[in-house]
Amino acid sequence: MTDATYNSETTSALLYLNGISVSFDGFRALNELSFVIEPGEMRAIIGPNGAGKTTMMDVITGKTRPDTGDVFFEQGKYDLSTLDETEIATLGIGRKFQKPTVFEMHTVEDNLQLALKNDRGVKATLFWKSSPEQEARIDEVLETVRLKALRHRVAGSLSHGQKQWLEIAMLLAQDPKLLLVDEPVAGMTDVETMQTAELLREINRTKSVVVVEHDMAFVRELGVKVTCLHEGSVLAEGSIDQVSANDRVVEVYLGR
Ligand SMILES: Nc1ncnc2c1ncn2[C@@H]1O[C@H](COP(=O)(O)OP(=O)(O)OP(=O)(O)O)[C@@H](O)[C@H]1O
Repeated sequence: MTDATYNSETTSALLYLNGISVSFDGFRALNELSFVIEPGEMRAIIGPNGAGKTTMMDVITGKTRPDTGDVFFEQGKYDLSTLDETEIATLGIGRKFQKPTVFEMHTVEDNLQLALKNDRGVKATLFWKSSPEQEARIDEVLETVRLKALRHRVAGSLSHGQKQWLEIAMLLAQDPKLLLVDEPVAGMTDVETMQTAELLREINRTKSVVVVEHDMAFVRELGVKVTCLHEGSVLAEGSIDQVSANDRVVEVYLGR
């Protein structure tokens, strides 16, 4: 069933998934999934392995086309389910995959310059005429991810956590409206994990963020609304305390 409260004409949501289903060889990875991300929001998505979290990100970014349902972006202005990956990236949706994919042989600064060159937006094309502006942008994102002192270091020599932050910086350089982040703290130390929560909270001052993560200490530190997926649908939604106290969430996920 689709959610009748919202439609493409009236929604004020930044992102509105409406009755999304995706099947692989008859197996339903997403099952009439509906949820809403408000402008400026940061949302944490949790759920057991196979709940459909990655498939949901794939649908939002155009990697997987849903069998049914709509994905409205920016107050219903666009239906992402009709667009391809490049068009969706151009609208301002940036995705960070779980494993860092920085260019190891290049410096931190060169990685950011490459990210700027990859920016397919119109703004970027104009922006490329102005080198001081480009430098200022690199300074700004390095400041945000606290890698300014490592600007001339080769990316391959960074710690795992620093590589993750560099990759987040590469996305920020492209100035997305919505950032999708997949398991950012997997493999990080506890200190790096808490620093990443702080970093995402800072990024969320100006951008909307959807973060998929299994680390509950990290999710608690984010302090945002949590959605728990299970079998391709929303099982529970609310504060971390509300979701953690939900009997079904404990049964299928937290209690395991
Ligand atoms: N391309 C595919 N072909 C067949 N089945 C798939 C495909 N992609 C995902 N699935 C199946 O769909 C289900 C949902 O997978 P998905 O990766 O979205 O879950 P997830 O919540 O991201 O899990 P995890 O926490 O392990 O990353 C799983 O059972 C998975 O095996």
